[in-house]
Amino acid sequence: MEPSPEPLSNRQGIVASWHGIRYPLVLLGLIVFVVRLWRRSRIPSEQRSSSPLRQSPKTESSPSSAPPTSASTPVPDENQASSSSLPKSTLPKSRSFKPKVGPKRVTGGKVVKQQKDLDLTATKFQPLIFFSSLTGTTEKYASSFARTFQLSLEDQDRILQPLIYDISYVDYDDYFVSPPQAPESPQPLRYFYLFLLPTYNIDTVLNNLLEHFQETHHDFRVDTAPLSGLAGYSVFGFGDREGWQTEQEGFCSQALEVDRWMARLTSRKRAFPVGMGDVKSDVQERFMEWTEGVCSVVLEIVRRGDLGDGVPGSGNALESDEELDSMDEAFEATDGPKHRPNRRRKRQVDDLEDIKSRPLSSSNDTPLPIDFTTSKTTNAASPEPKEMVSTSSPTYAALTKQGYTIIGSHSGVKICRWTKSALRGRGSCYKYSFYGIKSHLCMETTPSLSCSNKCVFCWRHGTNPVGTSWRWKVDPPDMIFEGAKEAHVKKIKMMRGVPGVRAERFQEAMRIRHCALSLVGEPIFYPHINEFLRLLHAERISSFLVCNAQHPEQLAALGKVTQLYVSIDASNKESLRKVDRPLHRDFWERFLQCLDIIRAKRFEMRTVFRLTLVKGFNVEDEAEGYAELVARGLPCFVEVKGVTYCGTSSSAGAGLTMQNVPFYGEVVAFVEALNAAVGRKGLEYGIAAEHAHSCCILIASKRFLIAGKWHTLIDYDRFFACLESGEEFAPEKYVGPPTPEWATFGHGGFNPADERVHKKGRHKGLIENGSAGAEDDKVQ
Ligand SMILES: Cc1cc2nc3c(=O)[nH]c(=O)nc-3n(C[C@H](O)[C@H](O)[C@H](O)COP(=O)(O)O)c2cc1C
Ligand code: SF4
Repeated sequence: MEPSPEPLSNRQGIVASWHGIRYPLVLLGLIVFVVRLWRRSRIPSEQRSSSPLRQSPKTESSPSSAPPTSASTPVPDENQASSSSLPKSTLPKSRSFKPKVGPKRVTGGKVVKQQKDLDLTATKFQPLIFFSSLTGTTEKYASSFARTFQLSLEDQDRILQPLIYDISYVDYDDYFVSPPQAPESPQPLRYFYLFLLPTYNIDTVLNNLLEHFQETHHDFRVDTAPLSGLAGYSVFGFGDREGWQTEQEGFCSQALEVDRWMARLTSRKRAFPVGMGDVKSDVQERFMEWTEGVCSVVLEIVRRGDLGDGVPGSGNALESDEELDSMDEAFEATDGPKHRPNRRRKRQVDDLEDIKSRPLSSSNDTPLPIDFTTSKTTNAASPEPKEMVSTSSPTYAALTKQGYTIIGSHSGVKICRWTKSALRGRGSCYKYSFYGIKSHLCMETTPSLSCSNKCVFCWRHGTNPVGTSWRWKVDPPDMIFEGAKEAHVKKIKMMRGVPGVRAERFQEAMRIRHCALSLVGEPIFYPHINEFLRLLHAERISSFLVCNAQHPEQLAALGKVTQLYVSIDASNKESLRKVDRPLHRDFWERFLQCLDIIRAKRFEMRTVFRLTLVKGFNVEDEAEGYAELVARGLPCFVEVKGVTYCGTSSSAGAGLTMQNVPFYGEVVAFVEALNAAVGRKGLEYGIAAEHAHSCCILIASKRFLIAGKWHTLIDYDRFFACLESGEEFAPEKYVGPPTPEWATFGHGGFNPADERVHKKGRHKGLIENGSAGAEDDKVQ
């Protein structure tokens, strides 16, 4: 239906009224517009930027809309609150914003791909220092840090002058939703974030920042790792131990939280472990260490263009032991073979006798020991000796997959789980409780991956070569030594991104202080073992050497070591055959000869019997037999340890199960029986120390019971001083202070200064057996 035409008089009335009011209306609109503009110009820009808009800034010259405090900013008066002391010019300028079309998606992850294609030698690096401070302490450190940083790296033209930002004035959207947009330049620019943060259990700006991290991470429009384009980050926390003694109680808790969130948001770009300092005691020392570490890492990043060997930290905001496992995987990935071993090829070098004698129960996947003595591939006509473990061999592939780094052709290094644990402040191995070895300073290595036994409990997974005599190419000792140190330090560096790694321990770990020559294989098999020991000692690295009591000639010729072990895996011939499965026919005679040599050496160096208890193999009714052996060898110490069950090892093929792992109570009962049996022989021994966590107990000769106190610790400096004097000296010369009370028998052996971590769920069986974490160096 057509609309009825409006009456003319009506339309004329409306037009006439419009003409009457149009000028006042336009004038009113103009007045409102001008008033709004005027009011807007009077509102401080930081208030305006609190709008919830998510938008990456677009700036011409600075990465930020909040101009930074320069490195040369004068340090404010201590009594002034930092925020009020900052000059007005540090306030951010107003941001221009464009209307958004649809939901915004910040694609921080993609930046990395673009960055990867960049010319790394041309890339410049911009360090950004973020701090917050209520009473000024952190601000002072931030300023001095910027100066130190700049001075240390001023010859590096690719590292720009650091910029300092007070977090209170920073627009989070500019820095913490995606990396700042770099200014247009032919040279690409990457940012490196450094956070200096106090912790407050009251509401501060850090609560907002942490909330922002959480929101960004959970914002479905934003990539889960939007800051992955950063070159790296690191955090230092300031706290007060007087009020908040441990991290659980809140010491530096906000710095730790920022560190964890940054790990997530950057997809594991932690370049250096979080540092923490107590403002009332060690803050200067801790801060200096951290600064040094950060400077060296930044240099490395500039040199390489990326974080390099550092295994990126876990993005998990919650601490968990899975992180360690993922570290293990990372090690394997780095050191592991480029390709998987060819199965057909593996069969060619497997020992035929082993295949025949393999128990039916063993799975087809269980790797077999490789016996070079009977290998059909040995070429008798070849004048050149073969390599023990060539890079193309299945043995190489198997060992590297397990995390070993192979040095040359017959040596190996692996970082043990206790070293990782100690780096995270979670306790060292039993050797700390008994002998004062800090696990994060300890390198575990062997110059001979080959061994002459196939012990049922060996955790080498049956993959290392075995043989009765050395028939391979020999690598020079200095090459092994340098290679081992390099590989060890590289593995330590890979820990720098792991959550919980303590900055000060990480730094300390760069200097190796101890060497456990007890990985797989038989170290005294190596023809130049004495020269290798000399190299260790020349750098004041202590030597704990474990041998399998099968090589009396080499044992007799062995030079001085800090502590010499022989593995005593059984008390009689039959039991030894069953447990060690030795290759030598005269294994028992060799074993007894070695005990006599140990007896002769007991006044030259500290000697130790290492007993590994395997229920059903070498425990029951054997205490008397072991006491006989103690009487023969008269060792300084007897270490008794419950076997560690490593499910996938060849030990499974030997019928070993969790049932063979003794409970700690059973180890205690055995040790008490052995101690009593030794006493009945009129020998002066006693139970000195324990480390229940590793299921390990120490019996000691009363030579080390001084003034009624056990003295099992070692004075390492004294050891080296004696050695360097060139004079003969006995173990009594390098006895350390008394064994700490917490380590003595009956007190558990866990260092109260370390953090105790109880694993949940996994490995429950091992914990119940008291053997959790008992993975340790070779137990032959
Ligand atoms: C009210 C208050 C609460 C604090 N809470 C903690 C805390 O929970 N954990 C901690 O380690 N330190 C805490 N501290 C100590 C501060 O982190 C420490 O003094 C720091 O150096 C302060 O840095 P600032 O001077 O830069 O603000 C607190 C201090 C105050 C005054
Ligand atoms: S378990 Fe062995 S290698 Fe590991 S820290 Fe202790 S002594 Fe060193």
